[in-house]
Amino acid sequence: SGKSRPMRILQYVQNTAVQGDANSVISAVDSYCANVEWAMNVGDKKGEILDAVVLDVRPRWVLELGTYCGYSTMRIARLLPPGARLITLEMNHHYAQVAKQILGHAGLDSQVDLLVGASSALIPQLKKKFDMDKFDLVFIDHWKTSYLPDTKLLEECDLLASGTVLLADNVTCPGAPEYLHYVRNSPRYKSLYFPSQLEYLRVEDGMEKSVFLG
Ligand SMILES: CCCNc1ncnc2c1ncn2[C@@H]1O[C@H](/C=C/CNC(=O)c2cc(-c3ccc(F)cc3)cc(O)c2O)[C@@H](O)[C@H]1O
Ligand SMILES: [Mg+2]
Repeated sequence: SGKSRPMRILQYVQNTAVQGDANSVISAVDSYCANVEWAMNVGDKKGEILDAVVLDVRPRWVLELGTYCGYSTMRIARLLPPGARLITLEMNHHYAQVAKQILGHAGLDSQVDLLVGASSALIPQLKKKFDMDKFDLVFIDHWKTSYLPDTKLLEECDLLASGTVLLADNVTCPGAPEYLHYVRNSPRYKSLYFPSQLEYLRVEDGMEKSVFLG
């Protein structure tokens, strides 16, 4: 049942996870996607790298590119210090609707602003819309060919400060070669690769952590 994979994930969460308990919602998504049907969540293995980066940065302002079902949105939001905000961008209305409900089930919607639209259109509006200046952390997990153009757009919109951390999923599988070349060769970034595995599979993947140097 459930017309789409995100809808089936939502139904499983609603039927099995404890309302208001973000960790039980995260575990429910992971067990569904590991045992019933694969989905492109960052997953539990790479999720631990994401958690460690969030705890290290202690960000006040976080941007996520590509919400999908809200799995990484939850992983980030549950670790934010009080008063911090996570803005997540999702161009697909159906996915955004599902993510909103999953975030609601986890009791995390107060820390999260989910905007429906294309990153290229939304990024230039963020400073004004949220009366903010720079992001402390950006999690990049949308279409892999959009990683580089959106990173350049963030630079152009003056949304990166010296010290801002970019964390990019899937730099090995499916891969983001142009993005990797840019952050690893630009003098404006200090980049580091975190080897891991593709979500729910024994396939190599990894995340790239790149610090903007200003
Ligand atoms: C204008 C386009 C760029 N701007 C955008 N602005 C806002 N939202 C955007 C978006 N692009 C894509 N999105 C959304 O992000 C999500 C897209 C994520 C793309 N992710 C992947 O393709 C992916 C794919 C795999 C994968 C790995 C191996 C394999 F065999 C098959 C798939 C694994 C992953 O972890 C992935 O993240 C969707 O919800 C989409 O609607
Ligand atoms: Mg991904």
